[in-house]
Amino acid sequence: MGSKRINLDYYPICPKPELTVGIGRHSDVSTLTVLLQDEVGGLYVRGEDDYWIHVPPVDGSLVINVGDALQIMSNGRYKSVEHCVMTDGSKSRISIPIFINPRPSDKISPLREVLASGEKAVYKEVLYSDYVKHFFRKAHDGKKTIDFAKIRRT
Ligand SMILES: O=C(O)CCC(=O)C(=O)O
Ligand SMILES: [Fe+2]
Repeated sequence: MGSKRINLDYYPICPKPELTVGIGRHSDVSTLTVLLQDEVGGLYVRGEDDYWIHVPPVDGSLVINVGDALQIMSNGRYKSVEHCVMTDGSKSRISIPIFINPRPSDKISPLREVLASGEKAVYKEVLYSDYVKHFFRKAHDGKKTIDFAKIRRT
């Protein structure tokens, strides 16, 4: 759990929110994300079956999202959450996510303790900085980033 990154996200008032998104569908590359929202709202998380849930902005609360690194390290027991942000036609919004990450030089893979019962690894070992580079190399694409670490069995 070696590195942290803080974003300051500002979403200005959008005259036609139906034509765009604030942030496209993605999962975070972190282990956990701790997110402070303001009172405006706009964050949606994806439930089962393509169902999008609006995360209500509760004053003073923190939203905790599971990220891809934790999904890899837990061999899929914890699933990173796909999310996106919609803009608002009448109010601007600010959010402050703190991403709690492995160190760039860490190699991450399913933890030995998780595989101790004989469970097969679903993910291979990846250098965390390579994983992050892969994420930023492309446009947001839902949960596809994690395929980078998947073991393909033929
Ligand atoms: O603004 C939000 O509520 C979420 C921001 C986000 O998903 C991100 O910065 O990765
Ligand atoms: Fe995010």
